[in-house]
Amino acid sequence: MKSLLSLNKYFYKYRWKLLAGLLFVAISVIFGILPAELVRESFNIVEDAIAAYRENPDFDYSDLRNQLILYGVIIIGSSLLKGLFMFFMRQTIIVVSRHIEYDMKNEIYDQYQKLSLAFYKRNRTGDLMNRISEDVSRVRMYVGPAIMYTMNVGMTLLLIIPIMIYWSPRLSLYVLAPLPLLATSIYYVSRKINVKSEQVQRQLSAISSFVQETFSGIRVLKAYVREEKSLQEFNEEANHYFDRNKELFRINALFFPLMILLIGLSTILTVYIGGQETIAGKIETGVIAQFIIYVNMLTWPVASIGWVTSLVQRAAASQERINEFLRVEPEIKNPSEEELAFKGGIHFKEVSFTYPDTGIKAIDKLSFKLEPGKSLAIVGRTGSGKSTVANLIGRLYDVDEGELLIDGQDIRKVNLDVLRQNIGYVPQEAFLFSNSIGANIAFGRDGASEEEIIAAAKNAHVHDNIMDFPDGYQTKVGERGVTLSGGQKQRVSIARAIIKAPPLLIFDDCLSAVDTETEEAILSNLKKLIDQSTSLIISHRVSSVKNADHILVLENGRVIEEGNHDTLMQEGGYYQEMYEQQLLELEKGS
Ligand SMILES: Nc1ncnc2c1ncn2[C@@H]1O[C@H](COP(=O)(O)OP(=O)(O)OP(=O)(O)O)[C@@H](O)[C@H]1O
Repeated sequence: MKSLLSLNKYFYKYRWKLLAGLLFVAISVIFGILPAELVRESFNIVEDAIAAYRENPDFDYSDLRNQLILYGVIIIGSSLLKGLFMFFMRQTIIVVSRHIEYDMKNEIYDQYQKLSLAFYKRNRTGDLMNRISEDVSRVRMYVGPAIMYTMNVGMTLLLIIPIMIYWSPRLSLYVLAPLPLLATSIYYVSRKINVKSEQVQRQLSAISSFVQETFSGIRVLKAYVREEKSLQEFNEEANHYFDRNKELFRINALFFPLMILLIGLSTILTVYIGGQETIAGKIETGVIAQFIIYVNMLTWPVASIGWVTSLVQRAAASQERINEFLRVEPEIKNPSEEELAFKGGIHFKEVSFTYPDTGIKAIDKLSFKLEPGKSLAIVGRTGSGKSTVANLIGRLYDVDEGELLIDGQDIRKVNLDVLRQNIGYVPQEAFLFSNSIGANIAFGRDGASEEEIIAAAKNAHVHDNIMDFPDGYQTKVGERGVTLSGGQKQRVSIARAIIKAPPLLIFDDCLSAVDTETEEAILSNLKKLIDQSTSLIISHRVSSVKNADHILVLENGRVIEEGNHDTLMQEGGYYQEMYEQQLLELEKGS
């Protein structure tokens, strides 16, 4: 329950609206009580009229009729007003809960954005999504319906019980006695319903994940003719879902009969005990009718105590899960807001780095220097730590040992936003957002003009491909849009980086899906940009790196060879072997 205390800041923010909600609850309850009073009065005046008729058969009914019509009009009027104030009550309290839900989602999303890459590696995407959707919805049920029903039940009990005791303490005792039983049984039934609906929900997630994976991998599925098998697996999951739902509906079916039974019990007691009291002359007949209305008014709020308790328990568990993520301190924080003239000098001094989640030592006492304006290339076998070097320069992870200096300053002291703004990074796996191609390129820099987008696309050698699409730069990519080839995606991703014209360019094996000719063309287009900036080129191909000022050959996170193309070729090591092998493949291909 303590976890819910963190919501107090929101209650404080919307305190006036909540207070207005409380006022509307009270008014609507008062308009609910008024008809009961009038019904009692009506019974009494009718009873008096019957007695008067017995004494005098010429009794004039017109007064009675007028009075009953007046009561009827007042009863209808108060019911309308009760409805109106209930509408206001929902409009304030439920709308506040939606505001709080909105604020919470923003708070969680903001926190997600601050968290580092390692956090995303540790947690599954489904879990992150659940906390911002499912868990927030459950908490909203607490800030909305639970608070509203609690106010309602509190007000109803506070206003009705004294009136009931005033009219007949004995009858009140008998009528109210079954209500705690009602609240407790509803609590147990709702708890069971919640447990079952969670199982249904979990099974639904399992089905969704299964279907999503099947659709994403549909090409592989069809190629291996696994449709039949996939259908069988789907059927199994769907059967589980069906069984879980059956169990849920069995319990759900118990809910209303249980309520009706307990209301019936209270009504029978009212009539029975009320009858005894009337015969004994202790109460008027009208009080019985009044109490029956009260019983009906009290049942739902009292039943809601049980329901609300289970809502609060669920909300507390969800809020705890949300707080768990909100409490996570980002491992990588911006240490300073200080502006700096970024030049792009990089110095690795005996740097070691182990990935925290896998324990794999990707970089081992690595040292190298990249002077501003120069180009450095890194080659090496797969898994040798090349991309990790790029990750460390972008400070997606912090180094474990040694020092990484940016323009002579420890990277952990450099303004993180400035650092990242000055890097044009093209990752190994091109990622495009579900948006137009133009917007994907412009993502690199706010306010990029159309000419700049086209110029970047031309330099990345993708302009002609884009113009071949019917909608040109407006062509949508991603789901429901066109599917770009691997090479086209890589080039759009290059255009996105170069539109920034960044002082430091990092190309992480981003030309692997284009042929050598296109690669040559892109590299010659980019020559001017590469010459102007500091650049780090990671590649498997000698053709991409041979013009770099300095080349490092990595193995197991260490440098095994270094120099420029000519010196490395003379050394006769891994680099020369790689060069010759690639030359041979090229000759074989042509
Ligand atoms: N995010 C990560 N979490 C845990 N381990 C990782 C992560 N990324 C890479 N590794 C591991 O670190 C080692 C170095 O990986 P890295 O991606 O730097 O290699 P690479 O030289 O770029 O390989 P490739 O040429 O195949 O892209 C590998 O053993 C890899 O399994």
